[in-house]
Amino acid sequence: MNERKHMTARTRIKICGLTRPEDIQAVNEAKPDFCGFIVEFPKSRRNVTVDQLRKLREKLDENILPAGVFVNAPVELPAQLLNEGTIALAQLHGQEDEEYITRLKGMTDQLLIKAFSIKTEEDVEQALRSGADYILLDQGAGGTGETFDWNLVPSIKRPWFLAGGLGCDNLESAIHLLHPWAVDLSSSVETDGHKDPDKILKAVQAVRNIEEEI
Ligand SMILES: O=C(O)c1ccccc1N[C@@H]1O[C@H](COP(=O)(O)O)[C@@H](O)[C@H]1O
Repeated sequence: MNERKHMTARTRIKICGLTRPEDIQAVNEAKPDFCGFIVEFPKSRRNVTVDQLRKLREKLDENILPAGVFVNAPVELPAQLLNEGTIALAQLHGQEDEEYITRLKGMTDQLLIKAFSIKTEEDVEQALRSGADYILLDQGAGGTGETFDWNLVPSIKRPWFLAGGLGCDNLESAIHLLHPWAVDLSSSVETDGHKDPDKILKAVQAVRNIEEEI
């Protein structure tokens, strides 16, 4: 009998924009693969200072990898937080160029994610050329709660994060259509501007229940 073997992969999930001890408790219960902190970027309502980040991180479950999200920060800031082990990954969400990435890579062995705002095919092509370990495709400047035009996304052969307006209502279609290596959520798991433990749990469980055929 000619039996077709099906291989499945598990899509990873990151919950971003944690600011309070109760947010840490919520992710420790839901157990996403990654969580994220917006570091020293006061323009975001999800901003945390370095001191706040260090305190929050102390209570984080060791199986959840913490990412620091930076917007055009001095390169020394992510380098320091990566090398002291406060964060496991640095997500660069501003206009950091290849020179910045090369400099940061020279200062640390830890993993880098470069985020790109996707408006055109050229934006995707630029993202695919990135020297970062992971690329992240997002709608805009970050944390907008809005999706971008998914028709712009080709088949991507490197590990990548999909972000921008993802939530329980569109996670399954996004994963089946685009096959991201990981999904990244912030706005949809909030209520009244704060992280909502029930929404976080539902989103993580939704992703865990989606089996991706490879
Ligand atoms: O969330 C923010 O405030 C933020 C600020 C600056 C840079 C990035 C930011 N968040 C990133 O945005 C996406 C999630 O967006 P959404 O709210 O789910 O649409 C994610 O990559 C966050 O790291």
